Amino acid sequence: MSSKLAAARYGKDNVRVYKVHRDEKTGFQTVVEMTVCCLLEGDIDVSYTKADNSVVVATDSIKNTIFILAKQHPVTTPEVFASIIGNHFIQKYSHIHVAHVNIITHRWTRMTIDGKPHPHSFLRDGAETRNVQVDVTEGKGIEIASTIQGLHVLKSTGSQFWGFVRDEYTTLPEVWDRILSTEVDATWKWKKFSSLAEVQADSARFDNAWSAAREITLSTFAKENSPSVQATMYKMADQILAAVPQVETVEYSLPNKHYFEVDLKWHKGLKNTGKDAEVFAPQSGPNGLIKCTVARTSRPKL
Ligand SMILES: O=c1[nH]c(=O)c2[nH]c(=O)[nH]c2[nH]1
Repeated sequence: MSSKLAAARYGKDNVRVYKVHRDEKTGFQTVVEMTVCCLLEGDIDVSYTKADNSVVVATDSIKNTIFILAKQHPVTTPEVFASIIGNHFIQKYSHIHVAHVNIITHRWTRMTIDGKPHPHSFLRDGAETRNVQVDVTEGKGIEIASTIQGLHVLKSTGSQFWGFVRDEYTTLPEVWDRILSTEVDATWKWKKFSSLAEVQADSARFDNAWSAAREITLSTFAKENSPSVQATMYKMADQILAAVPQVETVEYSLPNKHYFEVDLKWHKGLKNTGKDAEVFAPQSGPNGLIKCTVARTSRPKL
């Protein structure tokens, strides 16, 4: 045979987990709903190449383990819980050397009823999720990337786009006032952690970073008179790096969701373009897609 197994990982995806925390004193309940993916790597080649299942921890057992760990440990922050899951597999099975854990946390925001926070009712206020990708490698530490995904935003003015390349391929007019809309996908990668204990030592830093990243994203989007998606996303990433010292890189991936003017002058001379534009046609596609990764400049050597 002239082939070999070049890479392999396996596990359970779409493990849906819900956990409730009941505060007996206040009667308030808090809920977390997440979708977990856990993939393992290690000395598992023979399961592919020799049909030898003796090295296989069944994906069904991986799913069971996720539920058991969710019962035994806090599931917040997702960064810590994913590290607990990943660490479990490399500790428990000597032939498993890497665990890749992804957690998508869905929004269940407490309802306000009669002006007061309700003790046990929640609503899904948007498609936004808080995600983590945690890679635990035996003897090499824990890599964590935290993400805000699916945060839909729009501003009806305060955005421009001009000065771009004009040539025989160009039809887009320059604009000094346009609609800007996107679906935020922002990821910040943490400096590598040496152990689970180091990740657990300060769980709050993950919540603080998420709040800072979300606040910086929204306030920059709202306040800036944006010259382009590119310049705006760079500004956001730069501020997150300044706000969270333990973060090494920040990545944004932003679709530019276009809203086209509709010329209605053919109908009784209706004015609906330029400064008279009020009715627009939102486009499903094609859309711009703008990405960047922003890192720290290395410190000057003394
Ligand atoms: O912010 C923008 N960046 C682009 O690169 C681009 N290209 C385009 O057609 N519109 C826009 N808007």
